[in-house]
Formats: sequence, C-alpha cells, structure tokens
Amino acid sequence: MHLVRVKICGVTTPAEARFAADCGADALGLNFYPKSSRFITSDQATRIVRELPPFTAAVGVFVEADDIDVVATAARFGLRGVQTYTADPPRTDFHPAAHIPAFRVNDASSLATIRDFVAATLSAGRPPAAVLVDSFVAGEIGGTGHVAPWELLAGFDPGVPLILAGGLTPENVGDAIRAVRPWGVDVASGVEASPGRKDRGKVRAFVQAVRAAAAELAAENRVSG
Ligand SMILES: O=C(O)c1ccccc1N[C@@H]1O[C@H](COP(=O)(O)O)[C@@H](O)[C@H]1O
Repeated sequence: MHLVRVKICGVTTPAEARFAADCGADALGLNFYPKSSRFITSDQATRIVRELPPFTAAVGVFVEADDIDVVATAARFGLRGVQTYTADPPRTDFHPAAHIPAFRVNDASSLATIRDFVAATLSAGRPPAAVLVDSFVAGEIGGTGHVAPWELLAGFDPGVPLILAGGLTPENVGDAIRAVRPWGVDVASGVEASPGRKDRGKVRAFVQAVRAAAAELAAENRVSG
C-alpha cells in the first residue's frame, strides 16, 4: 500500500477544521505566525482543537519563534507536530511533539543543507520526525502558492520522511506525487477561496486527488513487484 499523508494548513475556524478532517485530512495546520493571513489567536486555536476528531493531528506552524514558546504552545494545544521555519538549522527536537523543520528549496545546495542537517541530527540522536520542503520565494517565508522544484526533488531522500509543500493545488498534486513520491503533502493557499478562508470544494478535491495518486502508485508497485 502506498500511503501519502495530507496536511491542510492554515485552518482558521472550527468548521473549516472539522470539514477538512471529515474529508480525510490526516493533519491540520494551525498558523501561529502573526504576520500570516492564516494566523490564529490562542482563543481560535482552543476552539479549533476542541473540534478535531480523535484521529486527526494538529500541527503548529512557527516562524523564527522562541523554542520555549514553541514547546509551551505545543503542550497547551496538544499539538502532535511543530513545523518550524528558521534562518539557521534548528537545534531543538521539541519532544514529545514531532518536529518538522521546513526548508525552502531552490537549487542543489538547498538539498545538501537538508542532508547535512539530517545527518547531524541523526548522529546527535535527535533526528526530526520529517522535513518539509517548500518553495523558495525571496522575501517571503511560506504560504506563497509558488511551486517547489519537483524535478530537483525527484529521487531526493533526506533520510527521514519528506513532506512536499509549496503551490500545491487539487489540479497539480497528483503530478507532484508522481514526480517526487513524498511521504506526505501539505497545502495552504491552493485550497482557499481567499487568504485565510478555505474553499470546501477545493479541500475535498485536494484530498481526493492525493488518495487517487497514491492508489495509482500502489497499483504500479503491485504490478512491478
Ligand atoms: O501559510 C502561511 O501563511 C505560512 C506563513 C509562514 C510560513 C509558512 C506558512 N505556511 C506553510 O507554507 C506551505 C506552503 O504554502 P502554499 O500551499 O504554497 O500556500 C504550507 O504547507 C504551509 O504549511
């Protein structure tokens, strides 16, 4: 069975979260970056987390956040994972939350940075749970809607699960999965009606497109295996 996990990032209301979970999303992203159009307050996070079904994970998104604040936020909202954006490779492992450091990729040296980071954390005995690979857009951090360089990422094995992000949509996510073969995919703007507001049709179509591509890969594996 070829599984591709789905995270719908930047939900801002309990209804959006519930809908995405009911569509089959494995994880929902709660954005704690104040400059994001998807930023949510603690009150909003509390109400969203309360609405989640028991098997749906909440993942926090943090940009250059203080490690102590990340740990405290993860504990407060029961975050299963923390997705961090930092200028320098992060030093903390954030246990018991699964750490998902995000890397913005534009060329082969970006891949070397990820490999070096994973190798260093593996030898220190605290590897990340996964790495998230996003597109590089000068002057922006994430949630840009720009597609990551799939051709560069094809065959790239960072040594831990790879989550593909950046400009994914219901229309292109199948091609992205076939090209990159990621462990999981993550989308924010590609399933929105407007910044910070999810579009139900797009959320449903995105999860369905991921499941269809994964089933196709599983069938291919059965034939070739
Ligand atoms: O969504 C945001 O506003 C955001 C801000 C700062 C860092 C990360 C952010 N979101 C993450 O960015 C990726 C890619 O987004 P998109 O699909 O290209 O819009 C997404 O996976 C979010 O986790």
